Amino acid sequence: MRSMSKIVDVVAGTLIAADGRFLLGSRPEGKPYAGYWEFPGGKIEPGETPFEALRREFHEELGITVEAATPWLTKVHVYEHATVRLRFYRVWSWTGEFEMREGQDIAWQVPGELTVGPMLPANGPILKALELPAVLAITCAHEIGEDVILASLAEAPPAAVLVREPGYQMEELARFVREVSARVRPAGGKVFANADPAWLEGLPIDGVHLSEARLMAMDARPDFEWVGASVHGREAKEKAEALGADYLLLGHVKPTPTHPDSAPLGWDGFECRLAEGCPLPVYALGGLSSADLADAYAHGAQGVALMRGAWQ
Ligand SMILES: Nc1nc2c([nH]c(=O)n2[C@@H]2O[C@H](COP(=O)(O)OP(=O)(O)OP(=O)(O)O)[C@@H](O)[C@H]2O)c(=O)[nH]1
Ligand SMILES: [Mg+2]
Repeated sequence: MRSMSKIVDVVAGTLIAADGRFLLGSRPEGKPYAGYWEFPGGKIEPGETPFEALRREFHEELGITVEAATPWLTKVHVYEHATVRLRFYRVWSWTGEFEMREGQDIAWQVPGELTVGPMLPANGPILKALELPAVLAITCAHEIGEDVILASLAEAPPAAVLVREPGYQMEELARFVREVSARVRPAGGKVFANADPAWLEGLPIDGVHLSEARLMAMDARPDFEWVGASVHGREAKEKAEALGADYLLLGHVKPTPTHPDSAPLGWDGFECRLAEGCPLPVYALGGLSSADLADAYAHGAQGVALMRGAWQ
């Protein structure tokens, strides 16, 4: 019998099409969970890097050649048949014609609007992460004024906005959240707010964002569709995972006026903090602009969280 302490290393890839749809495949007859839907991929063979395994698996299963892919989420899951460490990649470009070489079905899917199922049990957080955009815009009305932010939101509403106004009292925050929501949500964007969850009840938002201090003091997941958290180190990262958070902010990557007295992580430091991988999508934060997106992807981030950089 296979020892349960042995971990099977697996790589799986999400092909991201230009229109934002992603690819799922059905598991062929004869494998565990036949008929379930999954991201194409498979076991990493001895001597292979995860990226090499990804390229081989995509070629073996679908006949295509992966050209550009970046590491994304890592998740350990205990199945009856094995304990697997799943390394998910996002695949941005590929060549060749699709051939279903294992007799499987494939389906291009819109994030948040799945039409096939059931999914492999380990894949829930990955599907939710696919609904998050590359850029998270963070408000700083206390620095640049509400007018600048509201005008920018009206002109080009971002796909996700985090309201963060540390000096605001409850009433003021509620009013500003409503103003932000009125500009962002009709365009299909998400609104999160960084505050005591009790302050946010009944407001037109999609989620709550927890500061690290609030996260550490929390003993149950707040009742919002989305829960995000700021983390700096491993302890907070683990707490957020245990709480069932949906995304993290990790920084600061570059120098920023928000933290003038502490050294930035740099991209290597950012990646290091995710060293054993993270099952949640992580936005890189601190002194960044949208020009940093490629670096963020290359270092395993979901994308970039921009404060001042979002409103320039
Ligand atoms: N490919 C893939 N495997 C996944 C996903 N999610 C997930 O839990 N797994 C698990 O990862 C393990 C390895 O996947 P696999 O069966 O595709 O392996 P493989 O292509 O090398 O097939 P083989 O066993 O015929 O050589 C399975 O236990 C599977 O249940 C996913 O999204 N994609
Ligand atoms: Mg496979």
